Amino acid sequence: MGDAAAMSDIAIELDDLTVAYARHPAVHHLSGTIATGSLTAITGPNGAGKSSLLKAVIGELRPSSGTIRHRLKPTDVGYLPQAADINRRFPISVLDTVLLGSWRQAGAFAQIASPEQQKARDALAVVGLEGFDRRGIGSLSAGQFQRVLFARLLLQDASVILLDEPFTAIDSRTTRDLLEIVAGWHGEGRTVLTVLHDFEQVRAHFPQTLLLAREVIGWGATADVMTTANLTKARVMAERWDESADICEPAR
Ligand SMILES: Nc1ncnc2c1ncn2[C@@H]1O[C@H](COP(=O)(O)OP(=O)(O)OP(=O)(O)O)[C@@H](O)[C@H]1O
Repeated sequence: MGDAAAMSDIAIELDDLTVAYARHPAVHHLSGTIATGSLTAITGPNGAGKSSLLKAVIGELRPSSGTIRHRLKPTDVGYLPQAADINRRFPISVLDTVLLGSWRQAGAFAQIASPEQQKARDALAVVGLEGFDRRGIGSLSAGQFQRVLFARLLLQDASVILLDEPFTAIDSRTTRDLLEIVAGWHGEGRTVLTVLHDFEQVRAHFPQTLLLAREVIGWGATADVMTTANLTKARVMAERWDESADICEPAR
């Protein structure tokens, strides 16, 4: 098999990736591959480097060392940041927020044709927000706003979707509805990577898991990775973290 064929089975390849802030490592010496069409949970303690890893994959953070290989154009990647990173005071309607999904494809100042507006309304209906088009995003509940962001991802139609803690502070009904959309993306052959804290959600809905504690603790089939021994190891490593440690301090 040639390199090109091999790469099409692999959506993203990490080779000895280290991501650091002012030389303090958030992700340390991570190597592995994300298969095309896989559905992967990224889990681990607070400060484990999960968000930093997603930010490195979308190019918002530059690796300190190592490489991230993929053949994706920016429009091939849909990204849902953590809720805390999103400013909802921006005075923009629900419909225009969803249409941002196609602005990424059309170019920021292109006119959005009415078929796109119809698609945006259809996406709002899929996430259960029919008739919310004209509401300002600042007036929505946290769960409704998360549904809007999922509608935007539906419109973006990306082949790789990265979600950072999409169900934090979201009630069980909304979580169930959004998990169904995630399962739909997986069924369509898209590659989905989701940062999650809830181990039960990881076990129930995600076939693959990357358990991270700055270094990789386990990466593979969820049942093999989410063992008591691995979870204990991740917790113990988190308790020992020295926030001022420099990169390339030997792992204990
Ligand atoms: N902008 C930043 N500047 C400096 N340090 C940062 C920055 N962002 C993250 N860090 C540090 O990098 C480490 C990893 O953070 P990151 O947010 O990637 O972890 P996480 O696994 O997503 O955590 P959580 O579960 O709490 O969201 C932490 O020690 C954090 O303090």
